[in-house]
Amino acid sequence: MSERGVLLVNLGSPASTEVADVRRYLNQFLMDPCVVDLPWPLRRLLVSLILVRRPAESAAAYASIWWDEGSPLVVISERVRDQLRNRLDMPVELAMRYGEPSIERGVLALAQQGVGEILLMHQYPQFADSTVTTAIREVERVIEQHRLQVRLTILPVFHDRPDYLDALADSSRPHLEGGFDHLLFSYHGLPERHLQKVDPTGRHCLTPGCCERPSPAHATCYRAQCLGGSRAIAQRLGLRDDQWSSAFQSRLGRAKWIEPYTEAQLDELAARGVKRLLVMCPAFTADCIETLEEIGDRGREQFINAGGEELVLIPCLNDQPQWMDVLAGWARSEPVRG
Ligand SMILES: C=CC1=C(C)c2cc3[nH]c(cc4nc(cc5[nH]c(cc1n2)c(C)c5CCC(=O)O)C(CCC(=O)O)=C4C)c(C)c3C=C
Ligand SMILES: [Fe+2]
Ligand SMILES: [Fe+2]
Repeated sequence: MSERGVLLVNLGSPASTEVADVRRYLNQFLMDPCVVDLPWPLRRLLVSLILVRRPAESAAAYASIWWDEGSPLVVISERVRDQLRNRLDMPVELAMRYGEPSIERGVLALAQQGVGEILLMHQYPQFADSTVTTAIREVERVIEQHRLQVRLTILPVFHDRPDYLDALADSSRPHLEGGFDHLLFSYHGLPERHLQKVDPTGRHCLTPGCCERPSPAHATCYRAQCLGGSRAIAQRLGLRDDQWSSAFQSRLGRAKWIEPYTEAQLDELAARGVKRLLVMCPAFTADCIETLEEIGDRGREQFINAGGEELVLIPCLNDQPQWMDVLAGWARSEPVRG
């Protein structure tokens, strides 16, 4: 029996595009204190307000990108799990932080296969409490609740691992060869408050130029990790500084989120005369509603209405063989911790 088992974790999707299922999913997601980080009564109030209109709007958006087999994020993640099973001589289970298959189900399935160590292979390149910390907490909760005798090793965030950056650069090269005016790196956004909360230096990590300078704060600075990733990929692609930029999408609510916002950047690039725009979303390893609908549909329409001619969405790494080899290599060689 294998000592190590892999728990592949991503965010998760609603069970279907029915409004009731989307409401259940959004409630589970947004009531997570790592996501909406307010005291319970305020969080309950705010999320209840969001749940008045958002489920119907999101259900329509999900319906526009849903596949026959289900949610793209979940279907792609199942393909990744199957590819890893083919490559690895150890158990591999898939789990979603919200919705199904749950983390509880995945951890128990690994325990039943007799593994002594679980490698939590979350699929988040950059650190955020709302993604990485909450997944770790849920795995720890399940291990404790069921008194499982397993060690937990956590894959560190991989925004700067050369093999991840190479896979992204290699997968985008064919799109660049078709000709382009600009490459936009669009990352999922985050409330600025979330950056300040996890800054170990206790200072505001948003002073001008901060994220371009080395700092101990950047071990947990989502913004620095995103901006550093863009630069590393642009260097691999041999781009000049005026040929690429970074922005942050998917803002929710009224709080200030990390800027610049992708929506504003799309208008600005069109106004600057960019006609053929490539967009890459390196915070997502699998295509999902945020890439396919927000960028591929709404973003494209916005860019063209603003005067652009073409927006090409570069697919995420998904289950591309080069990326599958990288993940399998990490599963074999990641040192045991914990
Ligand atoms: C890539 C990392 C992600 C971070 C950081 C993140 C933070 C974050 N997200 C919300 C709110 C929503 N996100 C939604 C979808 C969604 N988010 C991520 C990833 C990150 N989120 C993914 C992969 C997805 C796609 C899920 C899918 O089924 O395809 C949604 C749901 C969709 C919608 O209604 O728009 C919400 C809501 C917050 C508030 C937040 C940080 C505080
Ligand atoms: Fe999100
Ligand atoms: Fe910073």
